Amino acid sequence: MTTQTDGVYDRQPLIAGNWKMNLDHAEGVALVQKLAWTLDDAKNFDHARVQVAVFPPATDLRSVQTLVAGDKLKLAYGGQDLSDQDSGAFTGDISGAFLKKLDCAFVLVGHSERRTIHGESDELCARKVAAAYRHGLTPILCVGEGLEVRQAGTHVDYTLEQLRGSLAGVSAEDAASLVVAYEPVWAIGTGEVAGPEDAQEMSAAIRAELERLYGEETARKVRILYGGSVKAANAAAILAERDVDGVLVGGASLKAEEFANIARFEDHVAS
Ligand SMILES: O=C[C@H](O)COP(=O)(O)O
Repeated sequence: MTTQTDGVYDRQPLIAGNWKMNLDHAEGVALVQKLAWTLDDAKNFDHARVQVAVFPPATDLRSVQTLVAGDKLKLAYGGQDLSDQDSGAFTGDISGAFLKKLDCAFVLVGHSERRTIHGESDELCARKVAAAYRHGLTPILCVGEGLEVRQAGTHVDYTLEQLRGSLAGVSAEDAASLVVAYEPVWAIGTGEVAGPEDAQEMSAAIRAELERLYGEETARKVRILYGGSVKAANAAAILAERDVDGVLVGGASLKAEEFANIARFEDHVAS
């Protein structure tokens, strides 16, 4: 992670919690309340320094919006997926326009569970990224290799190809606000965590590819997250890597204390 004091690098760390298909709207409101209290109680936690966002199921978003707006919480939130279409006969899909209306700041695109379970291709992800920008949402584009690819040693090529395919048609202007999440599929929900050096290797490769596509200035602005079995115990070491600007947390984001401790990773570095 780079720091604001570097002068050149000023990417704000992003701690993102993807709840996946867990927690109904009542449970979701309780978790957001507890998360906000826990971070408020941590006297030295600065929301302006570290951005914290949650990604509840779509059915929770209205309740989360009401709570965040009503209590003026400094937490961001977003959708776990969006349609590549804006409206019409697309049963079950969710328009980016609807997410924007709920004041979502972000939307996940191409999470590995969407890619594997729902067969989402890079082409579809590129259309979803475009839809996110069309509706003023910041896409968090997820990329990452499975175990066989990792074992074959082709993980960098594989992941960069996903990146290029999922960004087809995206302008440099839009790309500057992009967030990329590197999630090695073999480390998701398995307890297997990529080492900080693995996270750095891929994050640096992603940034270099973004520089090739969009130029250095744009590439420097893109936040790159690591996801895969992140917990409070391993977050600080991963976030200490130069090109890792945040984490995308699954299971550990369902516990307010644990997720708050991940958000407070800088305290763990200091202690
Ligand atoms: O979106 C989150 C990732 O899939 C990581 O999930 P996990 O932290 O449960 O391994």
